[in-house]
Amino acid sequence: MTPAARAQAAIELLDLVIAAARDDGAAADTLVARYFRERRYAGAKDRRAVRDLVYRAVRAWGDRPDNGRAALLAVARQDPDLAAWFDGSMHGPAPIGAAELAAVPSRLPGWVLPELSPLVDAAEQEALLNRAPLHLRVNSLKATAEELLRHWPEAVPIPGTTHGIELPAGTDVERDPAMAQGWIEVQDAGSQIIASACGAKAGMTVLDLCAGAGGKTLALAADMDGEGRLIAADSVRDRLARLAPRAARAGAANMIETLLLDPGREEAALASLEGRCDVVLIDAPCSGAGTWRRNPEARWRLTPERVARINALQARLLRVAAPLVRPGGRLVYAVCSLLEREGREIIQDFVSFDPLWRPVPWNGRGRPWGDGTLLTPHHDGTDGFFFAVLEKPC
Ligand SMILES: C[S@@+](CC[C@H](N)C(=O)[O-])C[C@H]1O[C@@H](n2cnc3c(N)ncnc32)[C@H](O)[C@@H]1O
Repeated sequence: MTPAARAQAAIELLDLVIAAARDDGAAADTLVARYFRERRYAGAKDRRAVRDLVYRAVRAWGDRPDNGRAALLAVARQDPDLAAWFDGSMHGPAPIGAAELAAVPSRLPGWVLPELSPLVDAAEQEALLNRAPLHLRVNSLKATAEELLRHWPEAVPIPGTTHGIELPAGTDVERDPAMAQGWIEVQDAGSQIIASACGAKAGMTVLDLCAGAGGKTLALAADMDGEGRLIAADSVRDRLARLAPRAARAGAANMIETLLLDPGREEAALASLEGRCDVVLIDAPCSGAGTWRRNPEARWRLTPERVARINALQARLLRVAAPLVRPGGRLVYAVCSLLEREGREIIQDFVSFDPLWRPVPWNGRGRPWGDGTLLTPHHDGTDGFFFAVLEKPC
């Protein structure tokens, strides 16, 4: 493909990505794969170059652009080589019109900006869209960080984590024997820090209320040395199903029970745990705004209405979880979001409704924020998270 044809392909793909984001259709990665399946003439270099253009455009636009051409032109504004490929050649895009370069998009959606924590300054906003590093958690049930640092001499320990190591981006860990042996999990340092903040220990009863495919469940299992009762609950069967093979690989299958919840009827399924849990973790469903560096296209799918719906669910899950904690036990609330209403404000409301809950100070990575802690990409090198650790009165 000529460079101009690559630019045209990127425009066509961006049109598809924009339509899918608007209509809740397939993810950008799926669309890219499908596009090239139907265009076998494109070689590996072409595919890489087009994909790169598509994602540069996605990262440039906080709000969903009108069309693929406008999306790519925002990249061309700062890249004279790309601008030159708008040459009107047979397979290339039409030349750029005088007025077309006027739009300078914001990298974050306009409506999100006033919702962000004030700690999210310009440097944080920039970092929220930069490429994410590759973080691993060493599974202490099977291996030590020292062993993995020997296995990958290019790896470095992640400050502020107990078992985190960072590898150069692009390292193929999925096919490395360390993965098959269950020595490691791919997990952002922020998630590792939140699991540590739960303070789970051997012999405890711990509920991971929104366990998904078990990223944090497995970290909790390791902190519990594989001993105790660990319940992984979620309302989506497919997500919970993905936990079983991971738990087996990690050597934690014996201690993990899974519990499928019926949304709106969680209390009944959890009644037997009332007042019994040493720790309840609510890794709540959220906007995901803290993970946009991994999934920038999600900005184009999020709406204020969607955040309002999720926000109501977050408040309800706090009410479901609170009675399950034993006196003196911990309730840990976390979101991968830097929106005030999903983090600081929701915990402020919860604690003001029931002021006996005592916020437990966190001395690790992150910045104190309200009754919790904010982890951010620029300050902490993590995805964006808010978490709060609350102790139930005895
Ligand atoms: C942020 S994700 C959890 C990620 C997971 N803890 C991890 O570390 O990989 C939030 C999860 O909440 C689940 N969820 C949504 N509504 C729920 C409900 N009513 N009860 C329990 N889980 C729910 C979603 O299915 C999703 O898996």
